[in-house]
Amino acid sequence: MKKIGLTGGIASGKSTVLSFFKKRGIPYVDADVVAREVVEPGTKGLEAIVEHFGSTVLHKDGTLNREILGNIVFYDNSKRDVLNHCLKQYIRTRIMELTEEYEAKRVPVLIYDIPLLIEGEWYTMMDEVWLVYVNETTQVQRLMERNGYSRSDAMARIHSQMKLDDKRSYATIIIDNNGAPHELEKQLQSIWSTRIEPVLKPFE
Ligand SMILES: CC(C)(COP(=O)(O)OP(=O)(O)OC[C@H]1O[C@@H](n2cnc3c(N)ncnc32)[C@H](O)[C@@H]1O)[C@@H](O)C(=O)NCCC(=O)NCCS
Ligand SMILES: Nc1ncnc2c1ncn2[C@@H]1O[C@H](COP(=O)(O)OP(=O)(O)OP(=O)(O)O)[C@@H](O)[C@H]1O
Repeated sequence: MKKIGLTGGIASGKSTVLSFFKKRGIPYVDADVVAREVVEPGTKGLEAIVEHFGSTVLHKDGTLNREILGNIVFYDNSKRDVLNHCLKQYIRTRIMELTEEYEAKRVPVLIYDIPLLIEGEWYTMMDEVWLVYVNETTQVQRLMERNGYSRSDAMARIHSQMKLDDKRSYATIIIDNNGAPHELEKQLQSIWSTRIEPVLKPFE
Protein backbone atom coordinates (compact mmCIF):
# COMPACT_ATOMS: atom_id res chain seq x y z
CA MET A 1 0.00 0.00 0.00
CA LYS A 2 1.45 3.33 -1.07
CA LYS A 3 1.15 5.86 1.77
CA ILE A 4 0.84 9.50 0.80
CA GLY A 5 1.05 12.20 3.47
CA LEU A 6 -0.83 15.32 2.43
CA THR A 7 0.07 18.35 4.47
CA GLY A 8 0.40 22.13 4.45
CA GLY A 9 -0.58 24.85 6.85
CA ILE A 10 -3.96 25.81 8.20
CA ALA A 11 -6.22 26.85 5.28
CA SER A 12 -3.54 26.14 2.67
CA GLY A 13 -5.97 23.91 0.74
CA LYS A 14 -5.44 20.32 1.99
CA SER A 15 -9.17 19.54 2.09
CA THR A 16 -9.64 21.05 -1.36
CA VAL A 17 -6.82 18.86 -2.70
CA LEU A 18 -8.13 15.80 -0.86
CA SER A 19 -11.62 16.22 -2.32
CA PHE A 20 -10.17 15.82 -5.85
CA PHE A 21 -8.89 12.35 -4.88
CA LYS A 22 -11.93 11.46 -2.75
CA LYS A 23 -14.19 12.10 -5.76
CA ARG A 24 -12.11 9.59 -7.69
CA GLY A 25 -12.57 6.94 -5.00
CA ILE A 26 -9.13 7.08 -3.37
CA PRO A 27 -9.25 6.00 0.29
CA TYR A 28 -8.08 8.51 2.86
CA VAL A 29 -7.54 9.22 6.53
CA ASP A 30 -8.43 12.71 7.75
CA ALA A 31 -6.56 13.60 10.94
CA ASP A 32 -8.92 16.50 11.74
CA VAL A 33 -11.83 14.03 11.76
CA VAL A 34 -9.85 11.64 13.97
CA ALA A 35 -8.98 14.54 16.30
CA ARG A 36 -12.71 15.22 16.68
CA GLU A 37 -13.57 11.55 17.28
CA VAL A 38 -11.11 11.24 20.15
CA VAL A 39 -12.75 14.09 22.08
CA GLU A 40 -16.36 12.98 21.76
CA PRO A 41 -18.30 12.79 25.05
CA GLY A 42 -17.29 9.73 27.06
CA THR A 43 -13.78 9.45 25.58
CA LYS A 44 -10.52 9.40 27.53
CA GLY A 45 -9.37 12.25 25.31
CA LEU A 46 -12.13 14.56 26.55
CA GLU A 47 -11.53 13.41 30.12
CA ALA A 48 -7.84 14.38 29.84
CA ILE A 49 -8.75 17.81 28.45
CA VAL A 50 -11.17 18.53 31.31
CA GLU A 51 -8.54 17.38 33.81
CA HIS A 52 -6.03 19.92 32.45
CA PHE A 53 -8.24 22.81 31.31
CA GLY A 54 -11.26 22.52 33.60
CA SER A 55 -14.93 22.16 32.75
CA THR A 56 -15.13 25.73 31.37
CA VAL A 57 -14.02 24.23 28.04
CA LEU A 58 -17.25 22.23 27.84
CA HIS A 59 -20.64 23.21 26.52
CA LYS A 60 -23.62 22.67 28.84
CA ASP A 61 -24.39 19.38 27.02
CA GLY A 62 -20.91 18.04 27.82
CA THR A 63 -19.43 18.40 24.33
CA LEU A 64 -16.13 20.21 23.82
CA ASN A 65 -16.38 23.97 23.31
CA ARG A 66 -13.84 24.19 20.48
CA GLU A 67 -14.01 27.96 20.29
CA ILE A 68 -13.05 28.46 23.94
CA LEU A 69 -10.30 25.85 23.83
CA GLY A 70 -8.99 27.26 20.51
CA ASN A 71 -8.81 30.74 22.01
CA ILE A 72 -6.69 29.36 24.84
CA VAL A 73 -4.27 27.11 22.96
CA PHE A 74 -3.59 29.21 19.87
CA TYR A 75 -2.48 32.14 22.06
CA ASP A 76 -0.30 30.15 24.47
CA ASN A 77 2.42 27.73 23.35
CA SER A 78 2.69 25.90 26.65
CA LYS A 79 -1.08 25.32 26.83
CA ARG A 80 -1.01 24.06 23.24
CA ASP A 81 1.74 21.62 24.25
CA VAL A 82 -0.51 20.41 27.08
CA LEU A 83 -3.41 19.84 24.65
CA ASN A 84 -1.14 18.08 22.16
CA HIS A 85 0.14 15.86 24.93
CA CYS A 86 -3.45 15.03 26.06
CA LEU A 87 -4.53 13.88 22.59
CA LYS A 88 -1.38 12.65 20.86
CA GLN A 89 -1.59 8.99 21.83
CA TYR A 90 -5.33 8.72 21.07
CA ILE A 91 -4.93 10.33 17.65
CA ARG A 92 -1.92 8.14 16.89
CA THR A 93 -3.65 4.92 17.97
CA ARG A 94 -6.72 5.65 15.84
CA ILE A 95 -4.68 6.57 12.75
CA MET A 96 -2.66 3.35 13.09
CA GLU A 97 -5.89 1.34 13.50
CA LEU A 98 -7.29 2.88 10.31
CA THR A 99 -4.00 2.12 8.53
CA GLU A 100 -4.28 -1.54 9.52
CA GLU A 101 -7.89 -1.68 8.33
CA TYR A 102 -6.92 -0.33 4.92
CA GLU A 103 -3.93 -2.65 4.74
CA ALA A 104 -6.24 -5.61 5.44
CA LYS A 105 -8.51 -4.44 2.61
CA ARG A 106 -5.43 -4.40 0.36
CA VAL A 107 -6.08 -0.94 -1.04
CA PRO A 108 -3.27 0.12 -3.40
CA VAL A 109 -2.95 3.66 -2.07
CA LEU A 110 -3.97 5.62 1.03
CA ILE A 111 -3.86 9.41 1.42
CA TYR A 112 -3.36 10.83 4.93
CA ASP A 113 -4.50 14.45 5.38
CA ILE A 114 -2.50 15.46 8.45
CA PRO A 115 -1.98 19.16 9.22
CA LEU A 116 0.86 18.40 11.66
CA LEU A 117 2.51 15.74 9.47
CA ILE A 118 5.98 17.26 9.83
CA GLU A 119 5.68 18.57 13.42
CA GLY A 120 4.30 15.18 14.57
CA GLU A 121 6.91 13.22 12.57
CA TRP A 122 4.25 11.35 10.62
CA TYR A 123 6.28 11.98 7.47
CA THR A 124 8.69 9.18 8.44
CA MET A 125 6.07 6.51 7.68
CA MET A 126 5.03 7.99 4.31
CA ASP A 127 6.21 6.92 0.87
CA GLU A 128 5.56 10.42 -0.41
CA VAL A 129 4.88 13.80 1.19
CA TRP A 130 2.71 16.24 -0.74
CA LEU A 131 2.89 19.80 0.54
CA VAL A 132 0.07 22.21 -0.31
CA TYR A 133 1.86 25.55 -0.36
CA VAL A 134 0.51 29.11 -0.20
CA ASN A 135 2.21 32.37 0.73
CA GLU A 136 1.26 33.92 4.06
CA THR A 137 -0.80 36.73 2.52
CA THR A 138 -3.05 34.24 0.73
CA GLN A 139 -3.19 31.97 3.77
CA VAL A 140 -4.31 34.76 6.15
CA GLN A 141 -6.88 35.99 3.66
CA ARG A 142 -8.42 32.54 3.05
CA LEU A 143 -8.44 31.69 6.75
CA MET A 144 -10.13 34.98 7.69
CA GLU A 145 -12.72 34.49 4.95
CA ARG A 146 -13.44 30.81 5.64
CA ASN A 147 -13.68 31.03 9.44
CA GLY A 148 -14.68 34.66 9.95
CA TYR A 149 -11.58 35.16 12.15
CA SER A 150 -10.05 38.54 12.88
CA ARG A 151 -6.52 39.05 11.49
CA SER A 152 -4.99 38.40 14.92
CA ASP A 153 -6.95 35.14 15.40
CA ALA A 154 -5.86 33.99 11.94
CA MET A 155 -2.21 34.95 12.59
CA ALA A 156 -2.22 33.19 15.99
CA ARG A 157 -3.28 29.95 14.30
CA ILE A 158 -0.78 30.28 11.45
CA HIS A 159 2.08 31.01 13.86
CA SER A 160 1.21 27.98 16.00
CA GLN A 161 2.48 25.81 13.14
CA MET A 162 5.89 25.30 11.58
CA LYS A 163 6.47 27.84 8.76
CA LEU A 164 5.30 26.55 5.39
CA ASP A 165 8.67 27.57 3.90
CA ASP A 166 10.44 25.31 6.42
CA LYS A 167 8.19 22.39 5.45
CA ARG A 168 9.28 22.54 1.80
CA SER A 169 12.44 20.50 2.33
CA TYR A 170 10.39 17.54 3.61
CA ALA A 171 8.19 17.43 0.53
CA THR A 172 8.35 14.95 -2.33
CA ILE A 173 6.19 17.35 -4.32
CA ILE A 174 4.93 20.87 -3.72
CA ILE A 175 1.42 21.76 -4.84
CA ASP A 176 1.26 25.51 -5.39
CA ASN A 177 -2.18 26.74 -4.31
CA ASN A 178 -1.62 30.49 -4.60
CA GLY A 179 -3.51 30.63 -7.86
CA ALA A 180 -7.10 30.15 -8.96
CA PRO A 181 -8.95 26.83 -8.48
CA HIS A 182 -8.44 25.89 -12.15
CA GLU A 183 -4.66 26.24 -11.72
CA LEU A 184 -4.79 23.87 -8.77
CA GLU A 185 -6.95 21.44 -10.75
CA LYS A 186 -4.36 21.37 -13.55
CA GLN A 187 -1.60 20.34 -11.12
CA LEU A 188 -3.85 17.69 -9.58
CA GLN A 189 -4.66 16.19 -12.99
CA SER A 190 -0.93 15.84 -13.60
CA ILE A 191 -0.33 14.31 -10.15
CA TRP A 192 -3.19 11.90 -10.80
CA SER A 193 -1.66 10.62 -14.02
CA THR A 194 1.95 10.44 -12.80
CA ARG A 195 1.55 9.32 -9.17
CA ILE A 196 -1.84 7.63 -8.74
CA GLU A 197 -2.78 5.98 -12.05
CA PRO A 198 0.41 3.89 -12.22
CA VAL A 199 -0.32 2.52 -8.72
CA LEU A 200 -3.94 1.67 -9.62
CA LYS A 201 -3.16 -0.03 -12.96
CA PRO A 202 -1.99 -3.41 -11.61
CA PHE A 203 -5.23 -3.62 -9.55
CA GLU A 204 -7.60 -3.01 -12.49
C1 LIG B 1 -7.98 23.48 19.52
C2 LIG B 1 -9.17 22.89 18.82
C3 LIG B 1 -10.24 22.44 19.83
C4 LIG B 1 -9.80 24.01 17.93
O1 LIG B 1 -10.87 23.48 17.21
P1 LIG B 1 -11.40 24.16 15.84
O2 LIG B 1 -12.70 23.49 15.53
O3 LIG B 1 -11.40 25.65 16.01
O4 LIG B 1 -10.32 23.83 14.74
P2 LIG B 1 -10.08 22.45 13.92
O5 LIG B 1 -9.99 21.30 14.85
O6 LIG B 1 -11.07 22.39 12.82
O7 LIG B 1 -8.62 22.66 13.37
C5 LIG B 1 -8.37 23.58 12.32
C6 LIG B 1 -6.92 23.58 11.98
O8 LIG B 1 -6.16 24.08 13.08
C7 LIG B 1 -4.87 23.53 13.05
N1 LIG B 1 -4.57 22.90 14.35
C8 LIG B 1 -5.39 22.14 15.11
N2 LIG B 1 -4.77 21.74 16.22
C9 LIG B 1 -3.52 22.25 16.17
C10 LIG B 1 -2.40 22.20 17.05
N3 LIG B 1 -2.47 21.51 18.19
N4 LIG B 1 -1.27 22.85 16.68
C11 LIG B 1 -1.22 23.54 15.53
N5 LIG B 1 -2.25 23.64 14.66
C12 LIG B 1 -3.39 23.01 14.98
C13 LIG B 1 -4.87 22.49 11.91
O9 LIG B 1 -4.34 23.06 10.74
C14 LIG B 1 -6.34 22.20 11.70
O10 LIG B 1 -6.62 21.80 10.38
C15 LIG B 1 -8.77 21.69 17.90
O11 LIG B 1 -8.03 22.15 16.80
C16 LIG B 1 -7.98 20.60 18.60
O12 LIG B 1 -8.54 19.84 19.37
N6 LIG B 1 -6.67 20.52 18.32
C17 LIG B 1 -5.81 19.52 18.90
C18 LIG B 1 -5.81 18.26 18.07
C19 LIG B 1 -4.83 18.35 16.94
O13 LIG B 1 -3.64 18.37 17.14
N7 LIG B 1 -5.38 18.41 15.72
C20 LIG B 1 -4.57 18.49 14.52
C21 LIG B 1 -4.75 17.29 13.66
S1 LIG B 1 -3.72 15.96 14.16
N1 LIG C 1 -7.14 27.90 -5.23
C1 LIG C 1 -8.03 28.45 -4.43
N2 LIG C 1 -8.58 29.66 -4.70
C2 LIG C 1 -9.46 30.26 -3.85
N3 LIG C 1 -9.86 29.72 -2.68
C3 LIG C 1 -9.34 28.52 -2.35
C4 LIG C 1 -8.42 27.83 -3.18
N4 LIG C 1 -8.07 26.66 -2.58
C5 LIG C 1 -8.76 26.63 -1.42
N5 LIG C 1 -9.52 27.73 -1.28
C6 LIG C 1 -10.38 28.08 -0.13
O1 LIG C 1 -9.50 28.34 0.96
C7 LIG C 1 -10.03 27.86 2.19
C8 LIG C 1 -9.04 26.86 2.80
O2 LIG C 1 -8.99 25.67 2.03
P1 LIG C 1 -9.13 24.23 2.70
O3 LIG C 1 -10.30 24.19 3.62
O4 LIG C 1 -9.07 23.23 1.60
O5 LIG C 1 -7.77 24.24 3.54
P2 LIG C 1 -7.17 23.20 4.59
O6 LIG C 1 -5.72 23.21 4.38
O7 LIG C 1 -7.88 21.90 4.47
O8 LIG C 1 -7.56 23.89 5.97
P3 LIG C 1 -7.46 23.32 7.51
O9 LIG C 1 -6.04 23.14 7.86
O10 LIG C 1 -8.04 24.40 8.34
O11 LIG C 1 -8.28 22.06 7.56
C9 LIG C 1 -11.40 27.24 1.84
O12 LIG C 1 -12.38 28.20 2.09
C10 LIG C 1 -11.27 26.94 0.35
O13 LIG C 1 -12.52 26.94 -0.29
